Amino acid sequence: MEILEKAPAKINLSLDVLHKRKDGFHEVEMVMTTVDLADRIELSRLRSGAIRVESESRFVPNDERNLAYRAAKLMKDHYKINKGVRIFIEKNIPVAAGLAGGSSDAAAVLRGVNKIWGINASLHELAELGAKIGSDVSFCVYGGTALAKGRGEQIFELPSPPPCWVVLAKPTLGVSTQTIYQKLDAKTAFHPNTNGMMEALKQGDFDAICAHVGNALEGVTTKLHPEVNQIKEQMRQAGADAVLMSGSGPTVFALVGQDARAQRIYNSLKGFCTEVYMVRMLGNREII
Ligand SMILES: C[C@@](CO)(OP(=O)(O)O)[C@H](O)COP(=O)(O)OP(=O)(O)OC[C@H]1O[C@@H](n2ccc(N)nc2=O)[C@H](O)[C@@H]1O
Ligand SMILES: Nc1ncnc2c1ncn2[C@@H]1O[C@H](COP(=O)(O)OP(=O)(O)O)[C@@H](O)[C@H]1O
Repeated sequence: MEILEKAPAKINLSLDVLHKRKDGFHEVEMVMTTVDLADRIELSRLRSGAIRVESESRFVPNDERNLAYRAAKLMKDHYKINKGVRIFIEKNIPVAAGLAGGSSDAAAVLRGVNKIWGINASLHELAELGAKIGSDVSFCVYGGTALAKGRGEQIFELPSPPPCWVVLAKPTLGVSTQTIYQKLDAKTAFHPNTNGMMEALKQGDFDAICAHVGNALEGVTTKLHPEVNQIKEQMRQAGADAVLMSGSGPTVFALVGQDARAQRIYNSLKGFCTEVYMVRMLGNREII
C-alpha cells in the first residue's frame, strides 16, 4: 500500500508575540494560511518495524533528526504499532525559511501513517500529538486558515482569504527560529492588530487583509539581515498589495490581487533572489 500526502507551506498573515513564558517559549497570536507550494510525501508500509526516510534534498537529514521520522516514531510509540513505513520526501519548500516545511512534512506523515497503519485517529488527536514535535505542527495537521494561540498549538479555524497570488522570495540565508525569539523584546516589538486581521478575513475583504499584515519578529530578523528589507522594498515598488516576512524569516511574501502585477513582481525578484515562487493562496482545509 502506497499513499501520497501533500505538505503545503504556510505563511503568517499576522504574527504577534505577547510575552515570554516560564517554559522558555513565547505566547503568540498568529493568523496562518496555507499556500500552494508543497512538499510531496510518499508513504508505503514496511513489514519490518523500521521507519525509513529518504529524500533527494541535501538540506534535510535522512535519519531520526528529520521531523518526518519523528512524526512516524511518535505515532508508532503512542498507538503501539509494530509495522514500519518508508517515507519519501520530495522537498519543494525552502528549508529554514519561515514557511514551516519541516512541520508540514511531519503533519503529512501523521495524517499518512494514520491511514496506512489503520489507526483512525481524529485530526484533533493528530494535532495534539503533533505539538510534541514542534509548535507549528498542529496548524499544519489541519492546514487552511486559522488563528494559532498558546505557543502555536491552539488552533481556531478562520474563513479562507479571497483568492489571490502570493509571491515568495527567500534570500540565500538560513534563520534560526530559536535565535530570533531569543533576541526579541516583546515589550518594544511591533504588535500587529490580530483582531483586525480576523475581522478582515470574516468580511472577505482583501484590502483590509492587506492593511492588517504585520509580524512582531520582523524587526529582529531585518536587523540581522537587512536583505529582507531590500526584498520588501523591491516587491512594493513592483506593485505588491501587501508585503511581509513570514514567521521568523527570512522568506518575504507579497499578496497580489492581479495576475499581471504578480508576474511583474516575480520577474523583478527572479534576478535578485535564487528562490522565488509565484503561487496561489490555498486557504481551505479540504484542499490538503
Ligand atoms: C516563528 C514560527 C511562526 O509560525 O514559524 P517559523 O518561522 O519557524 O516557520 C513558529 O512560531 C515557530 O514554530 P516551530 O518552528 O515549530 O518552533 P519550535 O520547533 O516549536 O521551536 C523552536 C524554538 O523557537 C522558540 N519558540 C518557538 C515557538 C514559540 N511560540 N515560542 C518560542 O520561543 C523556542 O526557543 C524553540 O526552542
Ligand atoms: N523534513 C524536513 N524538512 C525541512 N527541515 C527539516 C526536516 N526535518 C528536519 N528539518 C530541520 O528543521 C529545521 C527547520 O526547518 P523548516 O521547517 O524548513 O524551517 P521553518 O519552520 O523556519 O520554515 C532545519 O534546520 C532542518 O534541518
